[in-house]
Amino acid sequence: MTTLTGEMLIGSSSIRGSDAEFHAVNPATGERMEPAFGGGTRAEVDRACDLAWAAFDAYRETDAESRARFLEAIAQAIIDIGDPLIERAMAESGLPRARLEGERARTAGQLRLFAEVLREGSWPELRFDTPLPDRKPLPRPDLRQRHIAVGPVAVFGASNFPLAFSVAGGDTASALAAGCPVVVKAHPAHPGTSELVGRAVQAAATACGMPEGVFSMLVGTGNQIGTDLVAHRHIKAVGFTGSRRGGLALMGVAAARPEPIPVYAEMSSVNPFILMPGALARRAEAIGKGFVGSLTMGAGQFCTNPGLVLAVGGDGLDAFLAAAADALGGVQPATMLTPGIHAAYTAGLEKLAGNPTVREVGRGCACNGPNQSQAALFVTEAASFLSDPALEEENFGSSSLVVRCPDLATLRTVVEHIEGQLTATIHMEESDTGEVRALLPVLERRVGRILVNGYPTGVEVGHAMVHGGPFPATSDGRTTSVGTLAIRRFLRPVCYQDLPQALLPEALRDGNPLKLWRRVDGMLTRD
Ligand SMILES: NC(=O)c1ccc[n+]([C@@H]2O[C@H](COP(=O)([O-])OP(=O)(O)OC[C@H]3O[C@@H](n4cnc5c(N)ncnc54)[C@H](O)[C@@H]3O)[C@@H](O)[C@H]2O)c1
Ligand SMILES: O=CCCC(=O)C(=O)O
Repeated sequence: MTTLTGEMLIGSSSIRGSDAEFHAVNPATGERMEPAFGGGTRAEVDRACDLAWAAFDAYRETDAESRARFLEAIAQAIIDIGDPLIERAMAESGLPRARLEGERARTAGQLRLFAEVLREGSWPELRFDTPLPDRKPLPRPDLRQRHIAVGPVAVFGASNFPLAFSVAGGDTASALAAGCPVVVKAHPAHPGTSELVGRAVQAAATACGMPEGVFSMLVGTGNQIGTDLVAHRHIKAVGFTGSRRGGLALMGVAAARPEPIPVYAEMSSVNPFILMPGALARRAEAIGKGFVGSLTMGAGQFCTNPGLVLAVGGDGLDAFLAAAADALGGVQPATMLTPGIHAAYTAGLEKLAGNPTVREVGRGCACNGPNQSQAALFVTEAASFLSDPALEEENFGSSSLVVRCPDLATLRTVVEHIEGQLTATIHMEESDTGEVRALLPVLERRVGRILVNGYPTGVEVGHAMVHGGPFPATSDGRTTSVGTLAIRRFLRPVCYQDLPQALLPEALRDGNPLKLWRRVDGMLTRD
């Protein structure tokens, strides 16, 4: 088992930072955990980024099989850490064992999925316009295009998924798959978990013969180290999951650089949960119970948490509310990830409860320990919601607000009114089809994923998934941070015009020596 040292991982070296020391805190007990971690300074940021840049050309030209094996080696090395990883992550996050064991499997699965993407071979999106030397009035040149890695990527680990969205999470997996070296800024809430996973990545890089600098992990509290990382000239893109404030701040840093770069930030979402009349008439109680399960999953600390419910008032909505209140009554308090997240949730709850236009529907069992959250459900009228921006704010945790609408036209108005979201869920029956068809174009403009008769928490890691959405859900609504399309964020097209064969990348040479998918004069072929 790896003994934690509190060091940063800079290329193949372990280096103790000379900035302020910090410890992980067990949110369930308030206990300070060993060891102390030495915060990184600008010097370590420079070292990690310089190594990443030095590794970049060699790493991006590694063949697909070598990179696939590297990703698979990372996955296996994480699994091989064994129970010490789960135990440390439990202590640092307050999340239960079953959740973290599932998240470890998801993390390994993401890495292995990108290995499959590399081997399948269509990810460089190769395109050819064959030359037309006799075309009049001008001949067409020989044009060939491939996508190449953008350069070293900075990844910010997320607090709420200490494995699947952290040091070796989806941002790291997709960046490494693209051919980009990665410099991770570990989340200060789970530094031990981060060191264990970081050392697994570091060991895999060495075992697979990857160039030093392909991976580094920095640690530190405060904002300076992350700011320095995003501002570094060798960093060419950023992956971030966290607060809107943090994401916007880093977007500002990136935009102010002499060479601005993209920040792919997943920041906030209340994930509207829309109850159509037909669904309420047939299964209001069942939806109410299922909704509470989704609302309270992971102490509500999912970015896909259904924080907003929209429905037309009536017996059906009343039955949903009664069933949800009843289900809430059995929900035990849950430990939140950090004292800061707990304080923000508690303040948000008090703000909602204190709003004169809001009525409480029900609450979970009362808290009985540090950093615990009590689930809660509130209701307000559509007119109040539309006139009070405070009611649109995400309260990160297990609380939700039901907006009661007088009619479906008002429900559509509310959907038009809300900001960009990660998801929208519609519960409907066949009798609701016409009204839902009218809603779809509005939802398409507002969200990254539309669900019918399901629950938004629980993102499937696959080829068709979109875990993204229009601003402010994310910084760029054209992308996803989960699923194989995530690799696109870290690739850019290059066109090669009239190059001699000997100078062309192997993937673009005549005869398709790598047998990759190609689009030749508009037609897909593998010949
Ligand atoms: N969208 C999501 O999925 C999601 C996930 C976790 C937390 N959150 C939200 O974020 C709040 C705080 O939780 P958190 O600590 O995970 O998120 P955070 O944004 O505070 O921190 C995330 C990471 O970014 C760094 N960071 C944040 N602001 C920065 C800045 N201005 N400059 C440089 N680095 C910066 C932090 O050090 C950390 O490593 C939560 O209460 C919740 O509202 C959202
Ligand atoms: O918290 C952000 C990601 C949510 C997720 O991955 C899930 O709902 O499974």
